[in-house]
Amino acid sequence: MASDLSVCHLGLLHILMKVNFYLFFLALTGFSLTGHSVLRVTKDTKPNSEMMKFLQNANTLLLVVAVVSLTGLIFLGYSSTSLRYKEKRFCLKLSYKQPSVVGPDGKVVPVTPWLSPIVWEGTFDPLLIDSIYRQQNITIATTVFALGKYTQFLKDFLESAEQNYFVGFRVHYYLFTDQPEQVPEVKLGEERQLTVLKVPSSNRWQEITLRRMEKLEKLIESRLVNEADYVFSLDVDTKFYGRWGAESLGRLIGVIHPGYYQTAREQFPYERRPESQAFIPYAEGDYYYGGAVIGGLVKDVYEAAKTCREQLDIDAAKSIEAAWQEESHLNKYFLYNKPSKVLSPEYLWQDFKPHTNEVKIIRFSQVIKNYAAVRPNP
Ligand SMILES: CC(=O)N[C@H]1[C@@H](OP(=O)(O)OP(=O)(O)OC[C@H]2O[C@@H](n3ccc(=O)[nH]c3=O)[C@H](O)[C@@H]2O)O[C@H](CO)[C@H](O)[C@@H]1O
Ligand SMILES: [Mn+2]
Repeated sequence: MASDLSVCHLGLLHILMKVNFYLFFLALTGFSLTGHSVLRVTKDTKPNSEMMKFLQNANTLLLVVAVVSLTGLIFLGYSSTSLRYKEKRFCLKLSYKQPSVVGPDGKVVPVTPWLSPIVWEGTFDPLLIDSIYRQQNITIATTVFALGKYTQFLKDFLESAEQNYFVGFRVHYYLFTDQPEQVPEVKLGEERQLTVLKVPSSNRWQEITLRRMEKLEKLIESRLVNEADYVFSLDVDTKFYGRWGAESLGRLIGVIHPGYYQTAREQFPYERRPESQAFIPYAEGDYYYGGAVIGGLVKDVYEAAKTCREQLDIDAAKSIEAAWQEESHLNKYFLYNKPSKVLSPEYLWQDFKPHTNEVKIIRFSQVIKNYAAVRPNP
């Protein structure tokens, strides 16, 4: 937004400078011509003739115009230099080439242009990385929402998590549901815990998914600050198929959406209406992040959830809902607050999507669902 403003100011300044320059040039020419005429008329006629007076007045006026436009030129020149400097500092940082996820040689890219790792199979040693974090005696809080018919996904989600997700670590699931009686009995591993939190449902799925930000924000405030080191918030209509361990830990974590990792950014389904707080212009954006995964240190996830909730509230007050609800706001947040680690689409796949060469292992995937049957509204 800052860049649009200053670019606009800079354009106006340039027009003003041009107008000033021509004015100065014309006034100076006029001044010298009238000055010359005054000298000639003085020789030929009486000093107080009408003609003489007119020429003298015009000469003085043109001098004043020339001086004013010269002062204007100096002022505008100074302003445009300082604006250009500001633009360099605050705006140009956002105009850069879209980073690629898979290189032209078909090889995966293991690092972002701001030097955050992109986690792919083969870029880390699972035993080593788990042993580093295990020494730190950390607790990983994991929030999951199962409202309405989505409780049917809980069994597979929890059972597959117990097999693959942070095995050997202290994991505390916080399960938000409107029907605690529907939560299945799942045998949890040692040092693993599940807390059920009852919340009201909604008759709009959009409201259910976007309200997760507020619930996450409040849960961090009331409990997680004291109960956990890291937190992940995950979609429930999912299953773990492979290891998901300490390689995914970091300050602020996002996942690249499996549907868009080879898409040009102008085709990302970001929110494109400037009235929304989630608005991202066509020339901006790094990756399209999936709303199904957000994680990191408790404090950093708190900032992200709080900011998204605030932006969602501003939009709601204007009766505007971003294209993909909280996912759109999360993408906006990540554009200006870059994740410190980015999970590759191995960490968010879709069961219906055929396997591709670059994704060697699928760790976590959205199961196939009948939208009409599971959601409360179309
Ligand atoms: C793969 C991926 O990135 N998915 C995102 C995508 O569509 P999805 O189609 O994956 O959204 P979704 O229907 O799975 O809803 C997201 C989550 O909200 C919860 N839920 C939703 C509806 C309901 O009736 N009950 C319920 O509990 C549940 O935890 C679910 O996993 O866009 C959504 C926002 O539009 C979310 O950002 C999802 O995370
Ligand atoms: Mn989902």
